[in-house]
Amino acid sequence: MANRYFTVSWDQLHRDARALAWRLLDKGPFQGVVAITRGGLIPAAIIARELDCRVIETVSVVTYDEESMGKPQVVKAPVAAGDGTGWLLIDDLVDTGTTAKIVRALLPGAHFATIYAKPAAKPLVDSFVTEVSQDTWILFPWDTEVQFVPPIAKGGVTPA
Ligand SMILES: O=P(O)(O)OC[C@H]1O[C@H](OP(=O)(O)OP(=O)(O)O)[C@H](O)[C@@H]1O
Ligand code: HPA
Ligand SMILES: [Mg+2]
Repeated sequence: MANRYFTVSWDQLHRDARALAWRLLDKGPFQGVVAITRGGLIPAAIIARELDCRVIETVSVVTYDEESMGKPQVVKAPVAAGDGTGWLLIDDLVDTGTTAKIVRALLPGAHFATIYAKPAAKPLVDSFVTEVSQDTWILFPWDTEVQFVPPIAKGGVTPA
């Protein structure tokens, strides 16, 4: 369970995605990028632009929380990437590693990179930029909006 938040702005996301692209420069060239939808789409677009890569494939896995007892479902398999050799696989983050394990099994040859990584799944990633503790929930700009907060003296609370 998350007990803190790490808020990522569009600017920060762009900077961190570019930092990842720098790290990936000497791991390529890649014949294409596979984005893990949906969270990997925007990071993949930024990184593909920086690496001058125009071929983008997608893979989609829907995972369910423990309460629903459902099995993760691959709702869109990658078509063009073979076993992943020569391809760059991108997601926004790894957390428990459930998504990463499934996608790695589909594309064992790919170089797997994420912007953020939590400790439980760090060993599953080949490249990442920032480690975030397991109990921190990352708030991405596409999931949030800016809103008014009352002054501290009037009860405003700034999340840690
Ligand atoms: O390591 P895990 O515990 O599997 O969590 C990481 C995954 O969870 C989020 O995707 P989510 O399944 O919420 O779907 P989305 O990308 O469509 O938002 C995130 O984008 C990663 O893909
Ligand atoms: O920390 C997170 N933030 C957003 N989505 C996620 N999906 C798994 N972990 C996270
Ligand atoms: Mg995702």
